[in-house]
Amino acid sequence: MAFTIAVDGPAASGKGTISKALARQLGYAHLDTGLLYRAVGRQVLDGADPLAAAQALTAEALDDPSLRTPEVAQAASKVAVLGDVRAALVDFQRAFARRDGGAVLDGRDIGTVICPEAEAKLYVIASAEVRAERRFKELTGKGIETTLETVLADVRARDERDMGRAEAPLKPAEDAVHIDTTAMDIEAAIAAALGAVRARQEART
Ligand SMILES: Nc1ncnc2c1ncn2[C@@H]1O[C@H](COP(=O)(O)OP(=O)(O)OP(=O)(O)O)[C@@H](O)[C@H]1O
Ligand SMILES: Nc1ccn([C@@H]2O[C@H](COP(=O)(O)O)[C@@H](O)[C@H]2O)c(=O)n1
Repeated sequence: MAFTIAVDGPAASGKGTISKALARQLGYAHLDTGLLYRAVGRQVLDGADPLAAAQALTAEALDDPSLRTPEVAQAASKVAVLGDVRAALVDFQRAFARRDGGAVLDGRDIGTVICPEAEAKLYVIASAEVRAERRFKELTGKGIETTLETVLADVRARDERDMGRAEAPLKPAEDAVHIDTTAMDIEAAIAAALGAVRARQEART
């Protein structure tokens, strides 16, 4: 039986960390939908046409570790404003969401556009400053040279683009459970998410 968990939220809010943990604990499959936009953005940086790149995307392209850089994140949020690119990526996400055995998808429009019928929806937020600190620590830990100011500016630019675009803007679904991780450690954030999902599962039995 399909059970879909939609996890949305702004950059570096912790939704990927939460989604991976939910998938592991529940035995569900996980899709980081940001990787789809990053893979298209990566190809556009290399000179490709955005729509052609989206239409030709394969699951294997999502494993590329170079998708995790700040430059690719910015390129992803720029191609993500294009309605035809978004439309080309819908079927892949919906097929993943309805697979047997359960699925967790994280992104920006999962609960609102991709899976409005998802059985559980979470909206994960944290202050821009805390998100930037976490991402700064992550990037410098990987040996990527940057400054906290640069990362904060990147987070704010992506927030503005993701929330302000006409197509599928980032916003909470009306029935999403909000989780503010600003003052939560990872374990507390995962526990809050798991509690919310369990409540939805119990409500269905
Ligand atoms: N509650 C938390 N406390 C401290 N650090 C956290 C917390 N949640 C996540 N992190 C760390 O913050 C960073 C960003 O988290 P994560 O990748 O899960 O965010 P995201 O919302 O999926 O980001 P993006 O949209 O950019 O992919 C990671 O390094 C992660 O380990
Ligand atoms: N469902 C989604 C997922 C992502 N995006 C865009 O891609 C950018 C990168 O996503 P990350 O989750 O890896 O940070 C993001 O800034 C969005 O512009 C999207 O539009 N919809």
